[in-house]
Amino acid sequence: MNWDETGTDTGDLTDEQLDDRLVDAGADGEDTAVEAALRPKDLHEFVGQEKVREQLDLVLKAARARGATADHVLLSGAPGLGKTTLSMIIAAEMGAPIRITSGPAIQHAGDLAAILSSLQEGEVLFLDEIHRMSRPAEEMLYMAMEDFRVDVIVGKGPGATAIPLELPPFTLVGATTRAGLLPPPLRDRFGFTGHMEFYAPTELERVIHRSAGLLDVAIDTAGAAEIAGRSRGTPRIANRLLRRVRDYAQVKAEGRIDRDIAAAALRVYEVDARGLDRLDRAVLGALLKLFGGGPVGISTLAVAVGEERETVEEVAEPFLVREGLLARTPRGRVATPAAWAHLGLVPPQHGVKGQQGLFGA
Ligand SMILES: Nc1ncnc2c1ncn2[C@@H]1O[C@H](COP(=O)(O)OP(=O)(O)OP(=O)(O)O)[C@@H](O)[C@H]1O
Repeated sequence: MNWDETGTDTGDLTDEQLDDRLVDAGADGEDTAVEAALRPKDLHEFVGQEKVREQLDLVLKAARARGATADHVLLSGAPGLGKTTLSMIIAAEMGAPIRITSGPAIQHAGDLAAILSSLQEGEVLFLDEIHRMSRPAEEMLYMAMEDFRVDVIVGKGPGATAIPLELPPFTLVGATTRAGLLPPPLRDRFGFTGHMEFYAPTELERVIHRSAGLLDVAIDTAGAAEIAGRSRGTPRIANRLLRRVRDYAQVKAEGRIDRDIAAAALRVYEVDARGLDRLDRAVLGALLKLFGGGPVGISTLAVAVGEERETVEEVAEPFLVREGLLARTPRGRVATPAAWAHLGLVPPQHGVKGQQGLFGA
């Protein structure tokens, strides 16, 4: 398949291929091990997110000066932007231990009570995907956050009794990809909320240089810029692409990474100059070639690329929209002029029927 030209592969992608997506911002098994080694250890090493860093620095310094436990912190933002890393930095800066768990792991209020009651004074509790916690656990958390107390219910029905349990002061760091889904009473109990933005390419270059140093990989400025441009604004993806380019460089270029090596390696892995992978390009290609740029319904588009509607809607579409390559309109999905340019195709001369007025043409 010559996908680097204008061709589009609309063949089915298997579940394994989707799980293996190099440009997926979620963590995989390999990430977990390597990420531990690549995590910045303090706020100075943490690249970008200037506002969040500055504000958090003040919160932590003030708490330290008062000799108090830091206020609860909510971090929101897409996967792979550094929420877990920041929570570890918060613990390190406060000289406190950290306990890591996630919303889906806490299904019953009892699960949460067990964790809370075993916390040490000042400990940081990192609760990833806090929006996915069960309702009873969430309600228990309200009281724990505000009064450092929980009521443990013993027994059932009319004989049930609430036994109050004092907790040591702790700092909850909640992380969510969807701050809007948090009930206001929970959101209001955080003393500080930091919203993590996607990273600029120059910031990702710094992440890549830093990681290359830790991995002992030789990379020049242009090589780092080439990888950064394909990393979808996400440090986790930048680090993953760096590791794959390192493999290629080891086999083909005595381990040195420059622009040409980075570009050649990422061509092999089918990550294009804007960070689109095979699935993204299949969706975009079908939209342009089979449906003249749209509008077309998402289900039809999914059938055309041999994928589930959810896969197209949740895996490929958000990035295409963010990149300004695809637009959602009431009449269906529509390709933007940038999409035609990206795949090297020419839009139909007089615009596409049904698209008039959408892009001012
Ligand atoms: N600002 C940063 N500077 C340097 N490296 C970073 C930065 N942010 C994230 N990273 C690196 O990116 C990887 C992913 O970060 P992290 O696990 O903190 O993301 P996350 O937002 O918690 O993701 P998820 O929501 O999927 O758990 C880690 O290897 C981390 O070292």
